[in-house]
Amino acid sequence: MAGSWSSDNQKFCMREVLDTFKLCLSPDKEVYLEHYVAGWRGLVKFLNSLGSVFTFISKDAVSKIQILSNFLSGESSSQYVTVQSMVSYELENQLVDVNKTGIHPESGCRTLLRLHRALRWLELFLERLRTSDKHSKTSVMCSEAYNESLAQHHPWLVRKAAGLAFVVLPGRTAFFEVMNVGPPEQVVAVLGEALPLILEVYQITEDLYAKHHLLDLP
Ligand SMILES: CCCCCCCC/C=C\CCCCCCCC(=O)N[C@@H](COP(=O)(O)O)[C@H](O)/C=C/CCCCCCCCCCCCC
Repeated sequence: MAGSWSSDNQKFCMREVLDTFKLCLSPDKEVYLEHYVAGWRGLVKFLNSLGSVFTFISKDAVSKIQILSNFLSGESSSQYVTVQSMVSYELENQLVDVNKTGIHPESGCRTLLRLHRALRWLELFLERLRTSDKHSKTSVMCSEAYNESLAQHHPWLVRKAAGLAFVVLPGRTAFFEVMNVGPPEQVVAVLGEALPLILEVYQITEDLYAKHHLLDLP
């Protein structure tokens, strides 16, 4: 994800990461896997900059990003240009564990599903950040967003560890500074622009997965 750290001052810039999600949609509303993965790569860099408490989360995200990157550069890369082409290719070639027998534990479809669920968390969290005021706590916003989304797919131990990590999130002011977007009004404006696109990418993927009965892949 070149560009999420500005070359001038080596500071992370969230605007560039969010812009990557804008590149995800093709004119006919397919989701480009390359940009989707690049967006997550940028977010993981941001997560890493928050400290080692978040390492267990970023490691999991990185392993999923790596699986998808391998497909993007592998011998069947032409089948992995969009999420739509990936789903068709993997289903047509029985590469997805639709019968929950434990085969194909690292298909593109199941790997992307994990990031797709996390995208819902991101959307809920960013919407809370956008509408927050200076007294709002990032830890509360993050944990509310998590409980409404990802938590429903995680076992007790992961939920507990995530809850402990949220407590050490920086306060809203420091959080906005790390985002490096500018003053709070500008953060709100950038989020207001990015969120509808993230929502659209999420909804297109959700509809595609629902249509093919892929939302519960083990
Ligand atoms: C403008 C501000 C932006 C905020 C930037 C946020 C940066 C977040 C970057 C990455 C988010 C991490 C994405 C996590 C993907 C989790 C996928 C998942 O559900 N994995 C579980 C299931 O995988 P399988 O076992 O089925 O392969 C796995 O068990 C998870 C393990 C790790 C725990 C995941 C907790 C996720 C918490 C949500 C992220 C909180 C980040 C807070 C930072 C603000």
